[in-house]
Formats: sequence, C-alpha cells, structure tokens
Amino acid sequence: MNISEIKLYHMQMRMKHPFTTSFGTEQDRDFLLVEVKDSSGLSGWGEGVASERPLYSEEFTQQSWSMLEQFLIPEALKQEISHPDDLQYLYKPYKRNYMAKSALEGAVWDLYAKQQGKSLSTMLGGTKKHIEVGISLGIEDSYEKLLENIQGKVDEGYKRIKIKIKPGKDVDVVREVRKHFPEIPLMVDANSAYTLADIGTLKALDEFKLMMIEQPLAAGDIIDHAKLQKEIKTPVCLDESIHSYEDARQAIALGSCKIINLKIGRVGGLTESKRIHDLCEQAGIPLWCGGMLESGIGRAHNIAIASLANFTLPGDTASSSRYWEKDIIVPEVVAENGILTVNDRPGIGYDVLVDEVEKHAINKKVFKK
Ligand SMILES: O=C(O)CCC(=O)C1=CC=C[C@@H](O)[C@@H]1C(=O)O
Ligand SMILES: [Mg+2]
Repeated sequence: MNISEIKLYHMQMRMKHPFTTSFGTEQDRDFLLVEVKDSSGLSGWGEGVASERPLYSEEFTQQSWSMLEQFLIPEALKQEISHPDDLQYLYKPYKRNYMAKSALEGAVWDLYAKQQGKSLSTMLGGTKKHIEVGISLGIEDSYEKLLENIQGKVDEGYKRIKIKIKPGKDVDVVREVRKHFPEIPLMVDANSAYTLADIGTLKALDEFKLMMIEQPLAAGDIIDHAKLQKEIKTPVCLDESIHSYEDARQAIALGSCKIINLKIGRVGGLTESKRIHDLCEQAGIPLWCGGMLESGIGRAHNIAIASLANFTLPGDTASSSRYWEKDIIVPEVVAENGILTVNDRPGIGYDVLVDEVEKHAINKKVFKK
C-alpha cells in the first residue's frame, strides 16, 4: 500500500445539543482522526470514537492518542502493509484499546479502497444501496420535550426511535411515549443501568411491544443477559458486552441476546466487524450499526459497514445535521425520509474538509515512514 505518512488529530467539536444517557451528558465531542497517506498523496481517513471520559467503556481520548502515538502508528510505519487485514497481526500483541485500533485500521481501509478505485462498501462485501436509519434520542428532563423530539423525528421519516432509559425513568416514560405513539418502531437503550434485581421493571417493559431493549445489564456481561433473556419477551440487544468475534460467539451460544448493535470502534475495526457480521448471519442474529456521536468520517464508515446484508435493522447513523452545525465532510450525510444512499465513490465516498479538520484540531502529530 506504500503508506508514507500518518497524521493523528485530536479534535474538539461542539454538538448542537447535549446528549444524555444513563451514564452522563456530552455536548463537546472530543475525539481523534487518523489520516493515512500513500506515496502518491492519496489519503484515507478513520475516526477514533472514544470520548474524553471513560464512561461508555474503559477507553478515552487521551488513552487512544497514547496507544496510537506510542505503539500502533510507529509499528504500522515499520512494516509493509499490503491489505488492511494485515493490521490484525500488528494488533495481536496489544490488549483491548479497540477504538484506537479501529481509528488507524479504518483509515487504512479507506486508503486501500481508494487505491483499488472501489467504494469501501464494495470492498467490505456490502450489497445494499439504501440503508434504513433510526434516531437515538437522549434522556430529557420533561415528557413534553421528549415527545416533541420524537414527533420531530417521526415527521422526518426516521425508521425507528431509540430512547434512553435508566432506573426511575423507564416504565412510566415508555408508557407515556406509547400513549402518544402506539405504533412507531420503538426501542430502549439502558446503557447497563440495571441488574437482575431489576427483573420486575425489565419484565414490565414487555407490555409495550418494544423492538428490543439494548444493554440492560453490566457492560461485558454475557451470563446474566442469558438469564434475563429467558425471563422477558422483549429481545435483548447487546452493545457494551460485545467487543470481539469471541464475545459475539459466546453471547449467541448462551442465548444472551437476539440482536447485536455493532459499532466498528467498539470491536476494533472493520475486519473484526465483518467477521462478527458473518457469524451473526450464520446464526440468524440480526445486526444494526450503532453510533458514537461521530463526525462525518465515522458516519461514512458506519454507512459502509451497514451496507452488508445482515444489517437488517435500522441503525443510529442519522444525518450529519443531527449533531453538527457544519460537518467536516462534503457532501454531508443526509437521511432522506429515514433512508441513506450508499454512494459508490472510492473509499468512504465523501471528501474530507481538511481546513475544517484543522480548525477543530486542538493537537496534531505527523509520523513519517
Ligand atoms: O451516534 C448516535 O447518534 C447514537 C448515540 C448513542 O446512542 C450512544 C452513543 C455513545 C454511547 C451511548 O451513549 C449510546 C449507545 O449506547 O448507543
Ligand atoms: Mg447502546
């Protein structure tokens, strides 16, 4: 692949509105970008989705920066990479740090696809040209604000509504939403806010015809989710418990979930994402592509992976305008009536506005072969 230079950017971009989950509120997105250049000057881009604080998982921006700066980038420049899959061997000695690994690997995949003159979707084996998307709504202080947000997104045509729940803001909130929206495709994301002691509350959600309940129990848990799934009708969807092909294999074998929210950054990149996709396709476990409040670069990667056949449920990749006054890609990601078009331009299929990247970069480091 003749990689000659790798640039690491520490980005800060303010989202239009704060986003609240069971573990915290975020509005100033702090994330990384990786740019991989070949000797002809062609660039591939990847996004590091860890946040400033390790609340979603153990990863955080500064840790990803150190992992990339001290280990992953210098080692990638030391060897000849002929295919993005080669990075799995470089990554093998290093534990976890999935989001850092994914940022570099995603940039290498984008560059590789551009060198082949093919879209990233095609290179990954994607078959869909249109992808249905939903919207993930944060926790609001008032019912009227939440109901207003839902109405707005239903009017925009989003194909499913995901709302966050936590103890004290769960059954009553879903009941109120169902009162106003009895038929919309609705799911809840608990971000690990419950334990098996809350089984009464989680069973009570069965009356609301939810598409799924996402990650009700502890991050990393497989066993208790298997016990829970036997007790409730609502399909369990795992997010923070699935960090690898192995985790997915064990969760499927134990019946811990009926659906998986796949996030490229959480599982260490596109090569592992593809492996998990194929495993779930074999096992009849549908996937959807989750979001990590990405900039357009991460959204473009999400679109590419979500074009694979077994991504059969609407994901979280809403329009760029969901979060950003101005995205760092052109054209911006636009969901028309809840549908994204997979473009067949080379690589991620969007141009990166390097001036905008530089504007939002609070730190940058260039690594040369
Ligand atoms: O990117 C999006 O629009 C989805 C955001 C979202 O729901 C999440 C982002 C990051 C961590 C979590 O809070 C949550 C999730 O668990 O999916
Ligand atoms: Mg989630």
